Amino acid sequence: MRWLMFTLRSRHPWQCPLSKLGNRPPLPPILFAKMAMDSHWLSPAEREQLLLELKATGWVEMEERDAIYKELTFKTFNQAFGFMSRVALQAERMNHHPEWFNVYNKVQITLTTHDCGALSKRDIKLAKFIDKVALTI
Ligand SMILES: C[C@H](O)[C@H](O)[C@H]1CNC2=NC(N)=NC(=O)C2=N1
Repeated sequence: MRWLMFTLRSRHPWQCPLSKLGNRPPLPPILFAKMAMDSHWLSPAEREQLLLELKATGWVEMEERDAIYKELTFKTFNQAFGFMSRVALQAERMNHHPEWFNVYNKVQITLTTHDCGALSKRDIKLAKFIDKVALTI
């Protein structure tokens, strides 16, 4: 079982976005192709467009890691916790979980894909869901 888990996990780095490659040497074409085939991979053009949309709703790109961050303020703790409950259920359905912090009526959320230490389509999808739920509270 151990070897199987290793085999499964070891595929993750090649399924991650290329957005963080920065100045690193170019990937061999076969690895680039493998990453681009993954349905969660964000191409640089997609990333730019999607981040533009999310920034318009208050998300910011973090400087210290490849992640997006948003702070939400509700009127009451009940509203904040109700919002978190709805997001938690969706996160569990997606098997994609936020890093978050709540005090009273404030919720701070960081989204990134831990499996590859970078932003992926899963983060964008969850961010859009979060925005949708926040509008209903
Ligand atoms: C094993 C399990 O699929 C992973 O740990 C999931 C769970 N939730 C997750 N959440 C987030 N944000 N990133 C991940 O890479 C991730 N991976």
